[in-house]
Amino acid sequence: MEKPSLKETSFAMNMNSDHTRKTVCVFGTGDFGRSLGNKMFQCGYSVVFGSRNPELSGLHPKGIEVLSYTEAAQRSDLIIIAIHREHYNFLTELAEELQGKILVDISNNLKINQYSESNAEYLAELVPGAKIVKAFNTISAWALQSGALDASRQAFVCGDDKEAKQRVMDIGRSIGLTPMDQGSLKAAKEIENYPLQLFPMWKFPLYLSAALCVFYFVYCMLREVIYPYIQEEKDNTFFLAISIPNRIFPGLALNLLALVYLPGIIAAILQLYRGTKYSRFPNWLDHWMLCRKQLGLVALAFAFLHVMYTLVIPIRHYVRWKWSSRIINQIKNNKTDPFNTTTAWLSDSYVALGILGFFLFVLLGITSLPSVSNTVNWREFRFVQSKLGYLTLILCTAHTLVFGGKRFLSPSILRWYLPSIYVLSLIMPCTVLVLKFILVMPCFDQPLTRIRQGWERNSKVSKKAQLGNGKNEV
Ligand SMILES: NC(=O)C1=CN([C@@H]2O[C@H](COP(=O)(O)OP(=O)(O)OC[C@H]3O[C@@H](n4cnc5c(N)ncnc54)[C@H](OP(=O)(O)O)[C@@H]3O)[C@@H](O)[C@H]2O)C=CC1
Ligand SMILES: [Cu+2]
Repeated sequence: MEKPSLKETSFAMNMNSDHTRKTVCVFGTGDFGRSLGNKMFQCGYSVVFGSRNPELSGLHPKGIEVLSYTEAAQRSDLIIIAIHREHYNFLTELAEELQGKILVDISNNLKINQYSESNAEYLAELVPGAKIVKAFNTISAWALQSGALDASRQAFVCGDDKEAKQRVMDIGRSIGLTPMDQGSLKAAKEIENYPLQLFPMWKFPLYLSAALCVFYFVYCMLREVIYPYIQEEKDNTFFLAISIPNRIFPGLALNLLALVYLPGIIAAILQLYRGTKYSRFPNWLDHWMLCRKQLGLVALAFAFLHVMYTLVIPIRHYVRWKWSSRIINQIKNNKTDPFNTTTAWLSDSYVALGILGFFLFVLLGITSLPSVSNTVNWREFRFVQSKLGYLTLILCTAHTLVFGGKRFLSPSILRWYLPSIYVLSLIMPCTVLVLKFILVMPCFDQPLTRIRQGWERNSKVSKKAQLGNGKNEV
């Protein structure tokens, strides 16, 4: 989050001392109007409320006046409209009092794109002579009252009149917010939609993992429960509790982790193909790139579940029964299974790869937290997220490969032509790793690095520059 610089703060303080004497008017004595009015009052502004029933709203501290809308409007040249859009129409009657004044629209809607024009633009239409500024709609009345502003200090502001916008931003600063100028009133729509979005960056990762989850579940049901039931009349339904989740979760974790690195590879291929970094990526790729962190965190959650499900394996009845029946069989047949070093190696290394992979995975998750990533510089962050990320992907893929071992290749594991779920989960990570391996080869890496530094294959300017460089080098 951006902190105002020392210069900005002292500038703001100078401006504030000018405005302390100034009166701010708030229309509407509802939750938000009251919270905002009280906050501004505490911060040294003198505040006048406009209300339909001035006598009824006696809940204000001494020093705050509640007047009729018309009277209140005459007291100040800056009016905050803390009223729902649906009730704006009475403002047309006040058009004369509101001429040339700054009207701050703080309203929100219930749905994204509920009206064709933004509330602020609607207000501008109703009161054509006023200077409209959109602000503070992303702040909640509760946060203003309780002071719990930490997560939501940013207040987006937009408007066509520069000076009016500056005044509103100064008020924002003095009540402890961080105003962010978003440009002209055309940005109001976006600002109004902002608080209505529910975890926008989490939507895609969550939908994707839900879809993959369903697919994996149906697949495992077919192979592990329905097939044995039809072919051997075996009741494997208890697999639903632990065995099947412990196949779905590692598969999801591995694939989602691979999907964190896939968009970067697609972007690199696109840049190589186009020979420039200056043409825009398609929207879906942009969006995918933006939610990589969330994708990675969902993957980490599944990896965590996989670890927990794996730890309980020794106490499962089914597993204990399998072990003891194997021993009893050996006794009955008077034959001991010889110790197999290869098997021991495979089993130990698959566990070790899993542990290391999970450890790096957790490290990746921790470094993506804002409080940690703020303490490292950009290069360090890139190093951790990219190099360490690929190492994690390699370890986790190897973990799955070693687990499958030779079994993956034997045709006997096919059931109704369906391979084991592990084989399926390996397709995506292996593809990503192979593509990455190809891209780091010098014949691709060098042009890519140049493109990322601004070189363009089809641009005359950069060709000339290149020729010039070549001569210099000679
Ligand atoms: N509550 C919050 O956390 C946030 C609210 N907002 C926005 O602030 C605005 C006000 O919200 P909030 O304070 O919660 O709403 P309330 O319903 O609590 O308050 C609305 C106020 O509008 C005034 N009003 C004027 N004309 C009418 C009318 N015809 N019918 C009803 N009320 C009228 C009333 O004040 P009076 O009786 O004095 O005339 C009323 O108290 C909304 O646009 C909302 O989107 C934005 C961000 C956060
Ligand atoms: Cu595992």
